[in-house]
Formats: sequence, structure tokens, C-alpha cells
Amino acid sequence: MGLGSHPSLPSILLNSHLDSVPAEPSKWLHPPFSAVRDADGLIFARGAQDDKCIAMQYLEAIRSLNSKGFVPVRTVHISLVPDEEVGGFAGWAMFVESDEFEKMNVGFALDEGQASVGDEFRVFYADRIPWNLKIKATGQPGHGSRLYDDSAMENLMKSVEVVSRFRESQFDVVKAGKALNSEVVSVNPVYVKAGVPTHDGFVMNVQPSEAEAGFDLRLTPTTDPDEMKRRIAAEWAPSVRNMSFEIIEKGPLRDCLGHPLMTATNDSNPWWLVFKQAIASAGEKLSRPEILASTTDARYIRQKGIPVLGFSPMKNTPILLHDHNEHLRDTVYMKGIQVYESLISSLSSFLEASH
Ligand SMILES: CSCC[C@H](NC=O)C(=O)O
Ligand SMILES: [Zn+2]
Ligand SMILES: [Zn+2]
Repeated sequence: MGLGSHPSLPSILLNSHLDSVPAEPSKWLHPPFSAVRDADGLIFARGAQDDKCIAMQYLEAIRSLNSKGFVPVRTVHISLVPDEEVGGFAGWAMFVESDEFEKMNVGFALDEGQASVGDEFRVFYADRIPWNLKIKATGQPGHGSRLYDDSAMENLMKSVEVVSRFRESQFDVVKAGKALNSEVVSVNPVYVKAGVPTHDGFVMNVQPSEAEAGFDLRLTPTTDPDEMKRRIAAEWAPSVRNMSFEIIEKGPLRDCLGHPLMTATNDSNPWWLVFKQAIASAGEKLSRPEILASTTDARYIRQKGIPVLGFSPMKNTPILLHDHNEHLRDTVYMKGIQVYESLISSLSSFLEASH
């Protein structure tokens, strides 16, 4: 397929990353990099869901459409990219700035979504944005037996309590059924580093002068980043308690016009209507559009003002991305190819969008 009959119209892009997270083979039922299909039809492989499945399904769908003589109106591009799992800085973040990307003149893109445990497919209109937050404390060192104020560990532990309360306040909203997980700000501790090391452990009777904790923080597309920074500076790492912090922002929160990176899923977006219709024509249902709790390369494409939907055609499937024994049922995989045939033919035949 490839080139459309009207190549001057904005094109359709189908994106998949080819990298995956590591696996611990000893904890898997089958070797994670051999794609074993068991007697029940389950295909075990790192990447079976995240997201080599969609890369192959795009190709199979196009092969099938080709064999039926289908000619797209709009050009269809497939991008198979590196480094998504580590932030896309040497992948999509650079690619969106290239002339090659500009020349592709992309009008609409599909990127990965997530499995659905129910009978309806899930679709994602935005990603949360990760911040890596390091909180550092310094304080008074001293004998391990002494009770005194302002040790580094005490300062850090106070912060951990404050962060935990914020975490709970967000999680309570989810538990009360008022928001989905991906609609609140999440913060999870991922490491703590402190202590005076010895050759086989830590000195036990010295209270250390430095301590540090790391958090995986996820902002919703509408979180005000400046307000978040003020909260961190005032409450989580107050300098009056000898605390400092560092934030590594893993991607943009706004496009060049300052808008949150969200693709409209209403009548204002003709691509949404075509997408929805194509899913229905394939005899399938969609659940309410969601924000992706994690993030993917789509955020860089949205940053350019291009509408992107996150979609992986996996239903009645446990969510196993980044997990041990990641797998996908063969029949689900095969059905997904048909769904993409419907999507690709509808999207690439769509004439009327201004872009
Ligand atoms: C630093 S960006 C990390 C991207 C990663 N994406 C999928 O899991 C994520 O943690 O959401
Ligand atoms: Zn992925
Ligand atoms: Zn992943």
C-alpha cells in the first residue's frame, strides 16, 4: 500500500515502538524472547502486548488490504521506533523535529493502547506525563544512640510522610469511584538512599548527614506544573528543613500553543468519528475514552498539534505489560488484524478533514 491516490492530503501514521522492557527469564513459564505459543493458543513473549503485537498487526492488515486490491486515498505510513521505554528522547522526541517527519505531513496517528479485560476495546486520548523526582535531605550527623532534631533521615522521613498523605488523597478519589487511576496525580516511592556504607553493609551507630528518596510522579494532562512545583518546594522538600529537590520532566505537558496534550473524542474531531465508525463496522465496541496511566510516544506527536489515539486491539485479555509471563491469545491477535483492516481502510479513505 503506502502511497495514497491523493498524496497531497495529510497522511495516516501507524506507530509502534520496537523496544521492550527487560524480562527475568527465571520467573517466566517460557523463555521471554522466544515467542512460545502454548497448547491453549497463548503466545508468551516480552512485547506480546507492549507492543510488538500492533507492529505486526499493522503489517498483516496492510498485506491483507493489498491482496484485496485496496488503494488508499491518503498515504499510510508505519513508524517502528526505538527507545519508547526510556522516554523517547533519542526516538520520537528527535524525530518530530526532523524534516523527514515534516515531509510525512501526518494528519492523524494511531499509537499503542492497553489490553481490556472486558468485551470492549479501550481507547486513549491523552497520556499522563512522568516526572522523576529526587528529594534530598541533609542534616546533623551524630551518634546512633542520640535523640536530637534535624537529622537528615528525620528530615527525609517527614517528607516521605507528607508525600504519602498526598498520595492517599489522590488514591481516595479513585477508591471513592470519582476518578479513574489515570485521572489523578500518582506518586510512588521507588528508592531510598542513605547510610554510611561499610564493606558488607552500613555503619549502624552513625546517623548519616545525607539522605535521598526517589519518586515516580505522574501528572494528568491538565495538572498545573507550576502549582505542582510550588507544592514540592513548600511541602515536600522545604528548604527550611534542609531539603532540596530535582525534577526530571519526561516529556512535554503542553503543545506550542500552551494547550494540554489531549486529542478530542467528540464531534469536533472528524478523525474520532471515523475511528469510532470503523470499530463499529468491525463489529466491535469501545469503552469510554481514557487517559493512559503511563505514557507513550503519542505525547510527542500530540505536541505537534496532530490528533493521536492510543489503541491496541486486545479485549478479554489480562493487562500484562511489563509483567512476568506477558502473553496474548492467538485468536485475539488474529482478530486485531481484521480490526486494523477496518481502521486503516476507513481512515485512509477519509476525504474531508482539514488535516
Ligand atoms: C521516562 S518515560 C517512560 C515511558 C514508559 N512508557 C511505558 O511504559 C512509562 O514509564 O510510562
Ligand atoms: Zn509500550
Ligand atoms: Zn512499556
